[in-house]
Amino acid sequence: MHARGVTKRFGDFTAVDHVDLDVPRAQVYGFLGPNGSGKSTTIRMLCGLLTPTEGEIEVLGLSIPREAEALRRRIGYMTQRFSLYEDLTVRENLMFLATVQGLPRARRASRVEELLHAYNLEQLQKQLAGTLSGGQKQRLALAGAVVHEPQLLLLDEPTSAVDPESRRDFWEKLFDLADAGTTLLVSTHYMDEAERCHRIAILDRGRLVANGTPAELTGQLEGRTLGVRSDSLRKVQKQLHAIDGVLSVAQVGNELRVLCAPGHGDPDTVAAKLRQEGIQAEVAPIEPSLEDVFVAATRRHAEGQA
Ligand SMILES: Nc1ncnc2c1ncn2[C@@H]1O[C@H](COP(=O)(O)OP(=O)(O)OP(=O)(O)O)[C@@H](O)[C@H]1O
Repeated sequence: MHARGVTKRFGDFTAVDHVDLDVPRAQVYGFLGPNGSGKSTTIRMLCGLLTPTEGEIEVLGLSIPREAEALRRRIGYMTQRFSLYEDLTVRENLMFLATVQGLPRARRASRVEELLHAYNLEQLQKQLAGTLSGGQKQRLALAGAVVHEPQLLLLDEPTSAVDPESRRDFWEKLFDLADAGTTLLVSTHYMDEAERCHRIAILDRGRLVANGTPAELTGQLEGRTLGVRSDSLRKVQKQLHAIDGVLSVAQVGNELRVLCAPGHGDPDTVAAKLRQEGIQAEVAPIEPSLEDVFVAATRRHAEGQA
């Protein structure tokens, strides 16, 4: 999947601003960004549901939106709303989707059996979809999104409504699909999920502000993250915010995680500045995390330094 200069304007408002994206086959590509940064709008343009104001999109060799109809048979799309037919049973939902997706009549029943088995829905097949738990609905929605064995799966915050164990099981299924050759683009707000992706892209106010493997992106912050320990963390936190070059401070257990602007991550300098304010604190370098990447990417843009 390739996108070049993709832009979407709603009246005067630019929701997606000249985004370039290349998603390689059989990989899990994570899509991150604050609320309203344009993730859903981008995903909807990539699957041909929304026409870009500007830009070029090519998905599985098809030009979008011109060839969106041909693409529809080759992609799956799932959102956090799980679009299920609540008054149909689990099996009926899958049979219906198999029919809508144009599976040959002879193949429908066997494909539904495969899915009931693969997504652990056999025991639930006669239950109405509306009565399922959040995690069960999610499994059914994923089974429904892949009923026609799509080559590309677009998932828009598919795990926001479920518990941690269901999220973990769901990600196992995503990797099974990627192993079988499916390409996946997944938007998420969870950093642990982003960490699992082969590559991630971060959007902020419609612009692509970071793009790479999790290791590449955290590597770029080497030398800019510090851990601070002290007896009075809340007081230290206030002082840290006042130090030039400190971008963010977050308390994690007994420690403060500090993210600094480029050239400002020297622990001795920060410790000396705290001492000037009468604060004794241990300051040491720590490994950057994807959360730091997220904060650095979205802050820098907000401050116009991008
Ligand atoms: N049809 C529309 N008309 C006008 N504005 C829209 C429309 N669709 C989206 N927007 C605006 O575009 C911006 C981006 O929205 P989008 O839903 O793509 O963000 P998002 O990154 O998916 O957010 P979230 O994480 O909250 O789901 C928002 O400010 C939204 O209000």
